[in-house]
Amino acid sequence: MRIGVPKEIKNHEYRVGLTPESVAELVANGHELFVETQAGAGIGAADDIYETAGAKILATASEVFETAEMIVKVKEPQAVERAMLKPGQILYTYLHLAPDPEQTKDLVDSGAVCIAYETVTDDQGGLPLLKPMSQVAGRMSVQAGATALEKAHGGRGVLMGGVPGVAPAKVVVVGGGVVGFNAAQMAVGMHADVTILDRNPATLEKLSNHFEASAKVVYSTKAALADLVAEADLVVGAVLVPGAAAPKLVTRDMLKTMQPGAVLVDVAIDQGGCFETSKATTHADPTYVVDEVVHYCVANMPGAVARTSTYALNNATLHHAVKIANKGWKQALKDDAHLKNGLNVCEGKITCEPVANDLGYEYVAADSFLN
Ligand SMILES: NC(=O)C1=CN([C@@H]2O[C@H](COP(=O)(O)OP(=O)(O)OC[C@H]3O[C@@H](n4cnc5c(N)ncnc54)[C@H](O)[C@@H]3O)[C@@H](O)[C@H]2O)C=CC1
Ligand SMILES: CC(=O)C(=O)O
Ligand SMILES: [Mg+2]
Repeated sequence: MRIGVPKEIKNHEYRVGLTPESVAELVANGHELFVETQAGAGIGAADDIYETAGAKILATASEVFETAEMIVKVKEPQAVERAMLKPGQILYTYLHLAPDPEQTKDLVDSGAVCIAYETVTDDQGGLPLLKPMSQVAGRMSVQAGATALEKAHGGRGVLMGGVPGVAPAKVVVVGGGVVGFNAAQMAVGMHADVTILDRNPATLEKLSNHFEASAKVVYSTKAALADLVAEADLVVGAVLVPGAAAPKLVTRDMLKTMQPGAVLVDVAIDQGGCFETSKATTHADPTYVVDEVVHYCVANMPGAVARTSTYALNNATLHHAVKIANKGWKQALKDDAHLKNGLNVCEGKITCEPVANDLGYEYVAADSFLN
């Protein structure tokens, strides 16, 4: 199969879809690799390293899209990239369609076969292709929050761990999955006063057993959240309903009860955000203020630590890329129900039920394309 890797073009996005090592693995499986010039610059992988791995370097993204049968990316295709997709072409990347009607319409119109990393599942009920970036973003959320709490960044001037004789910051983590767990780990490590909310009893038990007395674990109700948010210095938004737009758990009314200079970090912004006042921001201009509360809502947080993130992402995505390339997408999806769950858009139809429901499209099961 001819496989293409364009350079990422989202704001301050330095990750790349395939590392040189992943390129070499696909080449060893008999495939042809086409990489846009400078695609790996953000992880320190120059064109000659990709050439040594067996790739051909192309000068422009349009040549990559024109040549490849499968495009491997990191972030959702931007409008200029969507315009280059072709009917039947495979797109393998994060999509986050539910909060993004424009992207969804363009992908439907393209006729491409779009497999979203974030809805591929595993036997444990997890999302293994989202997990590595959630680990990164969860850990980063506390760094970002700690920085935003500094006065010079608009915050209320609170140090995460306090000092002997002065109380630490109160950190509230909403959602105790991968992002929430990693955020809590970092906040506990900084000696903050940490509370995690979730509504899945098994998750609450796991968190409670893991953190013991170092973090409080609370069942998530509107009332519990309202009480905790009013007292918080930092709130991390980390909920997910897979495939669907995030529920708006922290309302504008709750925001008004918060302390001036408190900080919200909405990691769930890629699914639309779980705070009513969230809107996506960029690494170039990551924060804004509503009702004296600082909001950090960067939708591609792991892009800032591109080396760590690209290798962690490839560890999870490569084996499916190899299967798709070796077998073709239909056979690969037939053979693997978890990969099949990644199919979001196929030849003009929406094949992810939460996306269809949230955006008012007809839902067509992936199976109907696999005969
Ligand atoms: N902004 C960024 O750069 C990045 C964003 N993300 C996003 O972070 C979000 C979280 O991802 P993961 O932690 O991997 O998901 P996850 O599925 O591991 O965890 C989500 C948790 O939210 C909980 N939850 C759902 N509804 C809830 C409610 N009403 N109250 C409390 N908890 C609730 C679930 O029980 C689950 O434990 C996703 O939207 C993901 O796409 C992930 C990586 C990077
Ligand atoms: C998951 C996601 O949105 C990211 O890694 O940028
Ligand atoms: Mg206020």
